Amino acid sequence: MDLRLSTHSKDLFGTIAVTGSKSESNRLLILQAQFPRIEVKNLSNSDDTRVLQKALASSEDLVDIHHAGTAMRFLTACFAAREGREVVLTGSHRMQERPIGILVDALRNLGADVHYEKEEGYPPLRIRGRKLLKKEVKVQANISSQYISALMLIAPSLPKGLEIHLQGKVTSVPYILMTLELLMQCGISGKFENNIISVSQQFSVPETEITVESDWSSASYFYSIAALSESAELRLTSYREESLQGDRIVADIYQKLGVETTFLKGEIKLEKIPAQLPEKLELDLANSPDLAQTIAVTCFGLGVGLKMTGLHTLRIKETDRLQALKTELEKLGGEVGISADSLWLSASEEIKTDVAINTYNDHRMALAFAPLALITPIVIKDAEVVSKSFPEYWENLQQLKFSVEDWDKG
Ligand SMILES: O=C(O)C1=C[C@@H](OP(=O)(O)O)[C@@H](O)[C@H](O)C1
Ligand SMILES: C=C(OP(=O)(O)O)C(=O)O
Repeated sequence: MDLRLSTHSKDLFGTIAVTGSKSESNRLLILQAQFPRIEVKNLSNSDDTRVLQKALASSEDLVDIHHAGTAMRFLTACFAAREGREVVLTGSHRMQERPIGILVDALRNLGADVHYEKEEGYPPLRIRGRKLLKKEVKVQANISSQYISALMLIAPSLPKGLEIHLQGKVTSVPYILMTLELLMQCGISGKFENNIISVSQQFSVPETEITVESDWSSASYFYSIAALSESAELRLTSYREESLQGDRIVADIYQKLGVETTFLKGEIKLEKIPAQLPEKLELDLANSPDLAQTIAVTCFGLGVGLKMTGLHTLRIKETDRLQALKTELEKLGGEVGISADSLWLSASEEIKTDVAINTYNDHRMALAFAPLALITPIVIKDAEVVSKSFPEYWENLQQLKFSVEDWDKG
């Protein structure tokens, strides 16, 4: 499904109920599978959460988690520690190109039986669950924090708990802290000090009800919309000032791009404010890589130059996001440079109209480029990809009076 988006008014008002954080939800589902006394409210309705929920309930020999990176990594650890179960864990074509060797090596060092069904270092995996008796493991921490969260999440069920020694520069740190904090909220003790994470073994947890906060990565698209509008007052529900999600930093970043955030009871208010925009924004996004596409598109739309660093993880996500951003922004008339871990963008002068944006099976390409419809009509190819994290996005845009039409001319 290709969609053509346009807008008649640049004055935007409305209240949007954004679904629960998929990162928090997927962690809590893994913990709940070990400790059924955990109750979860405001669970994400994203594909990535649904697919994980289904996989945890399945007794099939083959489990397919499609595009869901966290599900792939978290389940690899879960199945490796589930004694007596043999399963082949696979995913989409792209998932079979996303590396998992660091996690598999760590699990094997703990005693796990995991084999590559196709290419060494990549899914699909054949996992024969076993008791993992060792207590200490070293993990390279500069490629994906999901490997580390996966180990932390099974740690309370291991006979001796787990001590994870992180090697190298740690990336996407807030996601590790989120895992630790959720473990602690469930009554499991753990700490992260001097690059060593320790999680204690735990037989049971007290009855615990946790309400997932709404997704800040999804909120970022409304920040972009507010920044590109002429006037906006948007309310997004179920957010907190003290968030577990590193992408909450979007509120501080967009302050510089003319969007003010007010934390109200259980919701946030985003307002477009008169602001002197910077000529160029410089950001290190190693702690919030999922914001990179949103910010690149907003800056492009506003004519603000941009240099983003810390983007080394982007090449192994749903697509090579650096290359995808460069290709699509250039189609719109942007001047973009990329390296292994950075992207820079010159201040744009003109934006081409009715350009069809390819989304490369990456929800964040569709989600991030859509707000440009406030500047000029734009076509989003394969728009259904948004369901990976944010199924209601197109309805939400219609609520904000975007025109969203099927476009089968291309
Ligand atoms: O643990 C998580 O929930 C996530 C961690 C991040 O991945 P990396 O640690 O691979 O950067 C992030 O990009 C992803 O969307 C979700
Ligand atoms: C990178 C992402 O997800 P995952 O790695 O879980 O597929 C994302 O949602 O942007």
